[in-house]
Amino acid sequence: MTDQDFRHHVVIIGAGLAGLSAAETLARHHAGRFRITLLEAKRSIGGRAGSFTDPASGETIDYCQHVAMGCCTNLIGLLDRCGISGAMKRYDRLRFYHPNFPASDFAPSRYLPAPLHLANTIQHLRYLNKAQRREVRRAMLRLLRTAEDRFVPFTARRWLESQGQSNETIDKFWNVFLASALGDHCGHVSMAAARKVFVDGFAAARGASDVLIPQRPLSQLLGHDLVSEVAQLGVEVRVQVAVETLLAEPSGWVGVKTRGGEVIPADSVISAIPWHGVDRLLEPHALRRAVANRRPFSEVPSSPITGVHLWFDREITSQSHAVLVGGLAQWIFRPPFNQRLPRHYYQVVVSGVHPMSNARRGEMLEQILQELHAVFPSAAQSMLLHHRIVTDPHAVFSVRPEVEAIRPLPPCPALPWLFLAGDWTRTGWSATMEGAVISGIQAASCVLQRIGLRAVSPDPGLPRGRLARWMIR
Ligand SMILES: Cc1cc2nc3c(=O)[nH]c(=O)nc-3n(C[C@H](O)[C@H](O)[C@H](O)COP(=O)(O)OP(=O)(O)OC[C@H]3O[C@@H](n4cnc5c(N)ncnc54)[C@H](O)[C@@H]3O)c2cc1C
Repeated sequence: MTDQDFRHHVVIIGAGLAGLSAAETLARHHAGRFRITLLEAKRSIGGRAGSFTDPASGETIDYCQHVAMGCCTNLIGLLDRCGISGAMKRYDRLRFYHPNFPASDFAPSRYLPAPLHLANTIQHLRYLNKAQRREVRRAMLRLLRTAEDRFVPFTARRWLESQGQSNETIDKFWNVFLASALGDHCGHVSMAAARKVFVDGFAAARGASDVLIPQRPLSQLLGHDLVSEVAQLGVEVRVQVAVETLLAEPSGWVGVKTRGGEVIPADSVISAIPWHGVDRLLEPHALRRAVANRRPFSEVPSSPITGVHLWFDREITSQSHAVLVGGLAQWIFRPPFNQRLPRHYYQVVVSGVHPMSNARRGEMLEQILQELHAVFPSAAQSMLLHHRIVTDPHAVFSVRPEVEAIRPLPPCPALPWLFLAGDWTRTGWSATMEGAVISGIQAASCVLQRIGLRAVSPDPGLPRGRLARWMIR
């Protein structure tokens, strides 16, 4: 017998941020007690937060720009512990462009206590008129003063309409923040999720709304640096090993079977794959019966996000990132690591819109170019050298009001050896890197408790000052 035989073997399926976070939590806290195997179906690590090699340019491009916020304390903590948080650059202001108005800067005060630090920000959004700014302030105050459970049945649009917000104010203000933070539109997303964006992401603490942008491709940051650190902690990482099914015998033996036919025994299994794949893993009848009373996870609706990758012959803006208002394009980014002069690379992000057909993609490109011409004068003189449109139809789950009831929270009482992780499980967050990291910590914590070790908890977030605690219900 080897030492290994005495360790609790945890098989983690899926090496996105959730799987990496679960592996890191177990290995860092109790390396000696666990043998940890992380299985990834693809050749690369990082899941949806990944990159591809553009065949025309040979450059490593992120499928879609990923942005974190100052309130993402669990993601920042994970990157910190792994010595790579320096690869995220922090910005404390955001620039908004609307085709018909001068640019506006959203810059919360660094001195006033939260939530007063936001007091002047709305006033500086020049594309809103006075009446619209008043509307926004009124609803924002109501939002802060209303407890989260009061929002549960409402979509964001319905609640905002009930607060007297006009369609224009919803589209020009609320939807601008919500579509990019939640990956879907006001008419779909729940008001509870919307409240979290504005409370935790802006109002609750200074620095919460800081924007953190990776300075290296995600395939290096997560797919190399983060996973190397996790491997250093003793985790066995195997790529191109797709798990086909979970196995459980009446004797109590459990394991997983890969698509290649390999059977890997386990003491505990953490599934860290997305919602649309989990039902397939539970295929064996006994497992399905064990969780028969639940609604299929595949019922959780997805929302698409499109990255429009553009290479111009000249600089169209020197901004590293900006928010675009009043059109189809929602954000523009200029990643520093993709600038191979004389070509200038930009990425435009569009959430919640599916360009189904090639014709629709052509229209999307045309419209986005027109919008860029309208806000960046030098874009009109530029020539588009190359482009690529990448849509992930399952980019995020859509945080509709009915979805919260389907999102599972580990442990799963029916199967004491199986723990579900992934951004889509019940983390209190929408589909974000932060949610994925929290889910990994939650699942790892359940494994710790299963063998009698002390649970670990996700970081509770930025501390709220006295005024924020008093003003925010
Ligand atoms: C276009 C786009 C833009 C986004 N923008 C942002 C953003 O700006 N900020 C932000 O915070 N979040 C953003 N997100 C969301 C963020 O990427 C996800 O919330 C997060 O990466 C999810 O991590 P995860 O580990 O839960 O799932 P995933 O990243 O999906 O990881 C699951 C892993 O499991 C693997 N897998 C699946 N099935 C199997 C199997 N049978 N066997 C073995 N392995 C399997 C997959 O290959 C994958 O690697 C964006 C997502 C997309 C797609």
